[in-house]
Amino acid sequence: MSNIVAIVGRPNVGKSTLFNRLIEQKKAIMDNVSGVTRDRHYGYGEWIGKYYTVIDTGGYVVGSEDTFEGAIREQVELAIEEADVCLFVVDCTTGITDLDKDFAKVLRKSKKPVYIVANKADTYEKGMDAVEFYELGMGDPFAIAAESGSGTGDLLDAVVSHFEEEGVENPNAGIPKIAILGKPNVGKSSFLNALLGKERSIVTDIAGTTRDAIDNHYNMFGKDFIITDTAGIRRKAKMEDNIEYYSFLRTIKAMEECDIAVILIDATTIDLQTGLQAQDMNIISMADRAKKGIVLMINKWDLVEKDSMTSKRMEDAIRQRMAPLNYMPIIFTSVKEKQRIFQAVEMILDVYENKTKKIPTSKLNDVMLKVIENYPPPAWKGKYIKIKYMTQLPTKSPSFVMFCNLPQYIRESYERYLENQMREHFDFTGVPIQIFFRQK
Ligand SMILES: Nc1nc2c(ncn2[C@@H]2O[C@H](COP(=O)(O)OP(=O)(O)OP(=O)(O)O)[C@@H](O)[C@H]2O)c(=O)[nH]1
Ligand SMILES: Nc1nc2c(ncn2[C@@H]2O[C@H](COP(=O)(O)OP(=O)(O)OP(=O)(O)O)[C@@H](O)[C@H]2O)c(=O)[nH]1
Repeated sequence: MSNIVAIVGRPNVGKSTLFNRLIEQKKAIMDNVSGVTRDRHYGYGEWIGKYYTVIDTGGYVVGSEDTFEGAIREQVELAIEEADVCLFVVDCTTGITDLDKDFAKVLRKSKKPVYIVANKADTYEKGMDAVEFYELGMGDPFAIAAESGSGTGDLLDAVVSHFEEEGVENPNAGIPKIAILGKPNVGKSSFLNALLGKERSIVTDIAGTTRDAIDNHYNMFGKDFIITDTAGIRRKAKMEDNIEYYSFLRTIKAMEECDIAVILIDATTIDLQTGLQAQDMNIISMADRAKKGIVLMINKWDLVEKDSMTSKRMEDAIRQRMAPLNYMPIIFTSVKEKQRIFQAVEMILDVYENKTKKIPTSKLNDVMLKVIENYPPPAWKGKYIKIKYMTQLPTKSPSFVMFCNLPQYIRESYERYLENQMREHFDFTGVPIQIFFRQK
């Protein structure tokens, strides 16, 4: 079970406006790195302590009033397949259109929850018009105005009622879930197959209940882990026209479900001057924002002409490009020649350890208060800033809260310094960490 909301509907009803409402607008560090564009199609949001991913199908659903039903069906079916809740947006100011009816026809067959969202209900009177959409036969419409946010609270209450709380008991809790990600043709399937080879011992095959993907449950080095199959090979043949859209959905789904994202990059595409390509950077940035553990696996190493310095130079180029995100380990592999595959698995499991470890409060304070004493936060407008103590929060990925007198005056450069110090003293290789400042 993952927490994915898909927004569907005909053009111009307000899907992207709703999308922006539902996602956190906080700027991620990664957005400042050149070559990464904020994707308008997915984002993360939170409502009363539940976290979710939102997909806006907007740009993908080819948009004109004469779109024929088949095209809609394919796009919508894909979204439904990957999502857990669907928001079907319609427009109060226009009422039901033929295209809305086409969408409804497809959506009614969905076994997943679908909510009708009657947007542009800017006034109470307009909201009353929303009753018209009962006619679509999909239950009570939620009258909202995405632009002002009115009505979105009730909608979100309904949406998150389908989502699990963090830490809800499930039989696979505590077992690392690994997603193998990367651009087409980098060797994802080959890596999976290499792991499926003679060394593996499958414990169980757990078939997904609502889709055809199978989570592969392994034991290696005496440790259990699950590899989420994201290769999507099974459906590929069928999806010829839509591979980009489909692989986008799969990546989001896999990302949402995993603990560790193993991102494969084709070594032959790495430039010693410019490092990684934009598409690789986007996947990495997505994993960082989703607070996943990350391992960069530079594959097809056998094809690179190299001397003893090549890997060092390549790693430097990558790290330079990734800065300030340089916490992920990098391994050079050849899946084809079975080079360093098991080291890669060990690395993945180490990152999982780092992601799940809890540092005792006393140890944290012993180390970090000394660090802070040696280099305290610079005063701001003549005000002296004092960090008093800190503790780790019980979250799925490491986050810490530091209590201080004037949290609002802690500058980003100092935050960065603290993060680097944390990483120096405690091993968080491969793991995004967050530090929050609270008043005390
Ligand atoms: N009055 C009013 N207008 C809105 C509201 N929400 C969105 N709009 C307007 O509706 C228009 C379309 O909004 P978008 O969010 O771009 O619609 P979309 O469904 O993503 O459109 P496509 O990208 O074409 O699929 C814009 O001009 C918005 O300003 C609302 O709550 N009230
Ligand atoms: N030389 C070399 N070729 C490799 C290596 N790993 C994979 N390949 C080849 O690269 C091609 C693509 O490999 P796949 O495993 O299908 O790649 P993929 O990432 O799953 O590709 P998509 O399914 O299209 O996303 C195949 O021809 C593989 O044999 C490697 O380490 N070295």
